[in-house]
Amino acid sequence: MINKLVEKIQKMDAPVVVGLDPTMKNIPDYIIKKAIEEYGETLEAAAEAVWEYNKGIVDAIYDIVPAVKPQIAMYEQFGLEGLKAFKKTVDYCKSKDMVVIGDVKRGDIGSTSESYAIAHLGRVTVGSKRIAAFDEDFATVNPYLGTDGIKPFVDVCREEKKGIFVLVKTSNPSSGEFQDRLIDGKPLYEIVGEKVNEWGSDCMGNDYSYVGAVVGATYPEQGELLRKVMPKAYILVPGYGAQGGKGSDLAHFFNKDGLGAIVNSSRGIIAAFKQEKYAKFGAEHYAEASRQAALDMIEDINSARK
Ligand SMILES: O=C(O)c1cc(=O)[nH]c(=O)n1[C@@H]1O[C@H](COP(=O)(O)O)[C@@H](O)[C@H]1O
Repeated sequence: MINKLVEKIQKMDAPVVVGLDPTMKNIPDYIIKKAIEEYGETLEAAAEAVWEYNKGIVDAIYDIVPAVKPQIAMYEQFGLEGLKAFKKTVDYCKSKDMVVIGDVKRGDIGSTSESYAIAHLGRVTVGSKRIAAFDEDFATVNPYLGTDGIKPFVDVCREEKKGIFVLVKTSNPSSGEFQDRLIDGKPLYEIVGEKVNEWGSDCMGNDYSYVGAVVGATYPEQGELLRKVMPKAYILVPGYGAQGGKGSDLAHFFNKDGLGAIVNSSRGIIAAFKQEKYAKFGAEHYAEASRQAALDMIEDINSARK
């Protein structure tokens, strides 16, 4: 999958992933109204609205954006109906040949991580069959439990040729509380970055490893250092747009080959119609606003990396 991701980024000349993070606040009213007319004020209606909204965005961007990153919390808030909308979204994006990064941020003791890895990247055994449940291409993983929380993901990745992005330096304001703490003179995020190298060293694609890292766009200096610490890890870079990250901050997240990073924007793309810049599209044309915002983002990032 890492090879497919790199190829798609190169072909589309777009190191960008759109975060499918739907909330009731961001879905246009006409979509919610229609779902409520059909299903009443229920979780089914919410899930239907989420699905309609996502489908509109995916149809508008799949030919210019290589990957999507649905964040599972946005679906879980609607319970089982929301999870069905998550799965429907994953399947639909894959049918459009998009790479799907399941933003699930899992990680636990080894035996539990194994089940998380099977759920999102692998196949579960039922009788004589092995069945893929959520079946994303990549998953985000929390490394706080150490190597035995990560290894089951790496094993499944090797078997299924899929990948993970390990949280190394997150984009949020409090990320330094633990991640910047010095241990023997080194910040914790650097130590985790070195571990990402180690975990990924024996599962390489053509040029990049199946084991990638998450480093926030809001921390460009740390991004520059981590790029050097993990030369073979693809970096998923959230924090662009709504959290303040800009293209000009991101040049050093890329390797000299112009590859090595993929930048995420969620609200900045999927709720573009709410921004003054794209207001002319109107809520009915929210998907076209998203396409325009994605095109603008691609241009902004490319001007920084080239
Ligand atoms: O793993 C992530 O994707 C992630 C890591 C991180 O450090 N910061 C971060 O914002 N994210 C996710 O990236 C998305 C950012 O959303 P926007 O701020 O709307 O672009 C959300 O789905 C977050 O959960």
